[in-house]
Amino acid sequence: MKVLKDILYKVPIESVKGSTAVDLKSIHFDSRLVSRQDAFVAIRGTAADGHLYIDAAISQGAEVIVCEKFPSELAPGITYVQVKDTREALAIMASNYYDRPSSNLKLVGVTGTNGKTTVSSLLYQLFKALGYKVGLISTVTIKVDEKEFSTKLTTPDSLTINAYLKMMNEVGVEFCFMEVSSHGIAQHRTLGLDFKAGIFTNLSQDHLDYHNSFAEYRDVKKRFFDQLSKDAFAITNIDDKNGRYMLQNTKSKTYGYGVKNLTDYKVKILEESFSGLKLNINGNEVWSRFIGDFNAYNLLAVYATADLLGVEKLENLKILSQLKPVEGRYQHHISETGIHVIVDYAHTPDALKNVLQTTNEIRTRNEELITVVGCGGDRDKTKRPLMGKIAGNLSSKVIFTSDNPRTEDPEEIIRDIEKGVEPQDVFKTLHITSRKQAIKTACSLAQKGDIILIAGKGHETYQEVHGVRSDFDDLKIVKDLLAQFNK
Ligand SMILES: CC(=O)N[C@H]1[C@@H](OP(=O)(O)OP(=O)(O)OC[C@H]2O[C@@H](n3ccc(=O)[nH]c3=O)[C@H](O)[C@@H]2O)O[C@H](CO)[C@@H](O)[C@@H]1O[C@H](C)C(=O)N[C@@H](C)C(=O)N[C@H](CCC(=O)O)C(=O)O
Ligand SMILES: Nc1ncnc2c1ncn2[C@@H]1O[C@H](COP(=O)(O)OP(=O)(O)OP(=O)(O)O)[C@@H](O)[C@H]1O
Ligand SMILES: N[C@H](CCC[C@H](N)C(=O)O)C(=O)O
Ligand SMILES: [Mg+2]
Repeated sequence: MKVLKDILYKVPIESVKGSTAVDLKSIHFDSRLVSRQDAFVAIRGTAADGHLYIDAAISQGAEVIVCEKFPSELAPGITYVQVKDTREALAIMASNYYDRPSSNLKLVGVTGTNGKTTVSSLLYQLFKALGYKVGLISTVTIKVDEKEFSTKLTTPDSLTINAYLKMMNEVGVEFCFMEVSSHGIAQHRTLGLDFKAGIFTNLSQDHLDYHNSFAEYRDVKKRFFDQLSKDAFAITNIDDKNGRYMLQNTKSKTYGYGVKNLTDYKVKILEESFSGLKLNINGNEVWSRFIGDFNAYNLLAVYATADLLGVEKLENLKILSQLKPVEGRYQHHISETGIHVIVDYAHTPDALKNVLQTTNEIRTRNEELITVVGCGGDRDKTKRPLMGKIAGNLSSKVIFTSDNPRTEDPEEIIRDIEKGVEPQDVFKTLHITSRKQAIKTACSLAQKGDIILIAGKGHETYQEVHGVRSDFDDLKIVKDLLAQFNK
């Protein structure tokens, strides 16, 4: 039980009707979850307006309503709190309700278009290897030290984040690494969290269905750094066009990392192959099992963050060389007969380009590079033709297929992708709507030494059609098919 007055500490309140001395069991922003003695926070969302569910919440037992506009009729015995922004209020209330758990551990946020899961998961691995208790909030999984929880969003809502941070406090977690998505920042899911550090990976096109323009998307990401305190540090990819811009107004201490420009943390790629990368980081050579230039940036961001968190340099490099790739991120498999398979989560034009370029650099002979790719439904449509063009340019064969069509017609999505394919590449492309059939075709086309890249779904183990998720695991399916074909 918590008293409403304490939960409202530091929430900018416009007006209150009723008493704030009431005891509360819990807080909810979904009326369907409310029960007796709870507070309901009404949120104006993208699909619905929580204000329309205030009565429903009260009939479920809500005793406190936090809203932006009072309903025309107020129910007796209920406390109404009016605030300017209920998402902001929810974040502050969530932190208060769970006793400000972010200030009891070192919380590090990772933002950027690509690389967030990779960097945060590797930092989790590194600090675990050092013997600490560690937390992780990522697209793939949430970990409270060794205990694992499933997740649907990259950055959960503020109540969920604070609930997990509280669990981390209870088991003595010292460091927590979390992904901070642009939706998360825009919807104040991370507001009020006491970040010790912020990492910027890179910025390229994504989510233009949600943000009105690239500039707006960029500025939402920047807001995360603007909100860091002067006791925190921020580290940025100095080679990215927007790297310096991100830190322009932060109060935190700032550092840079990069390959091309002189800065605090520098990496040189000495060798790369399917077995890994040989790097020189700030003058020291290190081998890693990671593939791809983009992973040199990810590893450097990990090294720099660990260094700034006080990890001894040689120990840092030693563990860096032992880190294991993250599920569905350039996951490499080689079949009995020597066909290479890469399952990767590239779902943006930039990620797809990086992955294909890297794979082309590693290709030593005249092997074919067969790409299977699609684009998600109900997401940024403008990235579709861009991904079509890139896949056509950089592969020997491409099979366009479905990737979580959600409420859209999968044929229509594939046609949008195909619009971007350049005339000289059209002959390389096939259009196979069933993802399983597309992977099967790639397997039947592939010969010894060829590379099949299956992009877009990475770790996902489902295909989402009209709100229903059916089992679908790219890696499992491709392995089974190759075995069936004796390949
Ligand atoms: C566009 C978006 O971000 N939507 C997320 C958001 O929904 P929303 O706040 O807009 O809510 P809404 O559905 O419009 O409903 C408004 C309010 O009415 C309430 N309601 C609704 C019905 C009812 O009967 N009673 C009731 O109280 C809802 O609980 C909500 O509070 O908040 C919800 C609760 O936290 C999320 O589940 C939902 O994620 C949807 C499923 C989603 O797909 N989100 C994706 C796009 C997303 O957030 N992705 C990012 C980025 C990933 C990346 O960078 O790769 C992520 O961080 O995962
Ligand atoms: N530093 C990087 N620069 C560019 N592309 C990258 C980088 N790191 C990873 N990628 C590519 O982006 C894909 C997604 O990587 P990752 O899951 O780490 O990113 P993310 O930012 O967490 O994505 P999401 O926004 O979906 O959570 C990878 O599978 C790879 O293709
Ligand atoms: N977190 C990203 C992932 C997209 C992955 C792709 N498989 C898709 O479903 O579009 C999003 O929600 O936009
Ligand atoms: Mg992620």
